[in-house]
Amino acid sequence: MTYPDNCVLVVCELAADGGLPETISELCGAASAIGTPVVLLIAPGEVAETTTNTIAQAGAEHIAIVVQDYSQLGSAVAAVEEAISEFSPVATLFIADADGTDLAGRAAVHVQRALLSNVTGIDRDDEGIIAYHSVLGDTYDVTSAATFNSPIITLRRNAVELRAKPGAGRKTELQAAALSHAAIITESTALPQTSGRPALPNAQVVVAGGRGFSSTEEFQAVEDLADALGGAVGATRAAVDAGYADPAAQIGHSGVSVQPDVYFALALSGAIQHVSGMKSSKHIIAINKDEDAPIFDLADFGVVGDVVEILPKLTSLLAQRKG
Ligand SMILES: Cc1cc2nc3c(=O)[nH]c(=O)nc-3n(C[C@H](O)[C@H](O)[C@H](O)COP(=O)(O)OP(=O)(O)OC[C@H]3O[C@@H](n4cnc5c(N)ncnc54)[C@H](O)[C@@H]3O)c2cc1C
Repeated sequence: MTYPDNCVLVVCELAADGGLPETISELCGAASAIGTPVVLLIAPGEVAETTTNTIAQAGAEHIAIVVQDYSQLGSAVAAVEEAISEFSPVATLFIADADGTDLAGRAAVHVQRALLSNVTGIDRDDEGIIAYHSVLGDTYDVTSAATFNSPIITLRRNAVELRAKPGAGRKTELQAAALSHAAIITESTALPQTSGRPALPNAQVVVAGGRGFSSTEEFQAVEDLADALGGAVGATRAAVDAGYADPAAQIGHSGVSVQPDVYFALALSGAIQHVSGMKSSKHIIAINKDEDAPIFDLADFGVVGDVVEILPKLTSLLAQRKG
């Protein structure tokens, strides 16, 4: 089969249960800015028609399916190597979450390509692909490019709004030999689902609490408000360090980035390392007892007051409205 000259390889690994990551649309959208999206679909077994249809809708012109034995660590690296050799892409994109970053790093070493990490946008100029980064707590914007070969790029989640037009989704099967030195997983246990709340990175409503809560019991008011709004719970690093919230709830420089429709910033000051992970929220509502707290510079709606008094009333009013 012949492929376009400007393929952009989007790497998408299905979950062990066959689930498709939600990030496929943003990856294909970013790819469409610089070329033709081609999805490398790494799957643990047979791929459902609905899955490939969704990927085509997201913009994939071609879908290269590699069925892998997920118990072999590193087997996905071989799949990426095979797809790069098949499509000669102008760039290879991964999402910059824990798994994508891990696989991208390994693949970059294996195929000897430059790695441009945690980018917020990609473009091309006369000389090739360029990537944009926002670094040091989003204080500086930086542009990077690879001086040799096509780059491997990890894309920051929620950073690219562009979406691709639906693609033809032509399917190809690829065979990738397992790496000879791959370790084998002999046993694994899935973590139990502990919450019915939406996943933090894609939640439309995020209710985040900070160190201003003085105990886990007080922080429960954050969880109650999140549940009343069908939102996700977030936290500052200080709140996580205090044991109020799970480390996975940390938002900011060393946590996750979110971009919800509504972000509640509760008893948190608005430190730059926190703000870097939430400043793109569409509407920010802050409650803080210090009227000079920096978070008010960012907030669309601010209340100067004590969260311990305000939150139970707010949650109960919302419950009454829902009836
Ligand atoms: C390398 C590095 C990486 C970091 N990464 C992150 C990160 O990813 N995410 C992150 O969040 N932080 C991060 N930090 C930490 C960051 O610098 C701040 O220390 C942290 O965000 C502060 O959290 P906070 O706003 O909850 O606490 P504070 O700054 O202590 O603010 C507490 C706020 O609560 C208010 N308050 C107190 N009581 C009440 C009340 N009863 N009602 C209403 N308001 C009240 C106070 O007025 C104050 O504004 C990082 C720091 C470093 C150095």
